[in-house]
Amino acid sequence: EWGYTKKNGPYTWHKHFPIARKGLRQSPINIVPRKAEYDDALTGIPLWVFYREEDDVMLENNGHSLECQITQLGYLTGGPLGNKLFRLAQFHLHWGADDTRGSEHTIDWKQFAAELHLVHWNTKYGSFAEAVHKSDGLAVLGVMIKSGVENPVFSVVSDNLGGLIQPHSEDTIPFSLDPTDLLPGDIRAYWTYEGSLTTPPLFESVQWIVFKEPVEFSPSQLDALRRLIDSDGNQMQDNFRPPQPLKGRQVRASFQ
Ligand SMILES: O=S(=O)(O)/C=C/c1cc(Br)ccc1O
Ligand SMILES: [Zn+2]
Repeated sequence: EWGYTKKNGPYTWHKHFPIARKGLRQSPINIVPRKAEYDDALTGIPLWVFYREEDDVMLENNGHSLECQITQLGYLTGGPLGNKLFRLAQFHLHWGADDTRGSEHTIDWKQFAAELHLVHWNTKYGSFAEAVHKSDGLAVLGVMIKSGVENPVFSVVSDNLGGLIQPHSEDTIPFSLDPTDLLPGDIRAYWTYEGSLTTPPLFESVQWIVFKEPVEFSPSQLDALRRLIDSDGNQMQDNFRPPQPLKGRQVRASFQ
């Protein structure tokens, strides 16, 4: 089973998933703001997020991340997606053993303490499973997380991880959460590029949209994530893939 240790981590994934090294659009990447190309077409069609509040939050420790399965109908469109309609399937996170690392995307090589991924699939394919390996199948919103004040919305999750410590455990917590409230205040400023899933099977099916504005989690909220156990029986931390070669791709910016 793949993971993030020396034995089964990102530098070994190519053995079972050759696309890890052979792929032309692998993620994450290092984003260089001054080399990103401002594209006024992106500002022409604002990014539209239409999420609904999840009444009960369905959480899963899937062995390599903490995932929240979305049951409500939530949609994303606009920006680099044009008039294509994408449906929110789940969100999950990647984080470090300490605040100096944890994000997957880096900005001028700066790593944040964690990164939130909101995973959407193109509704023209009818289901996530059909969309996951199509070149225009997925859109993932990436939110950088830095250590700071408590995030009151995420505390619904971080305060209720008692039943999720063991790998492959699930728990529905009797609280509501609107995924919109996990996004940064300004979602007009982002970088976007064509990439892949950052975990095996590493399908090259993702339009990445990485917001410029980070959000904050408190040290204790980050520590709550680090207490989860992964499928190798270790503390779940440093569950991030390092940046991958750009291979000629152009990163576009929605702002100047
Ligand atoms: O946002 S990523 O970490 O690239 C998504 C990975 C991912 C892979 C599979 Br397979 C299913 C759901 C997922 O969210
Ligand atoms: Zn992810």
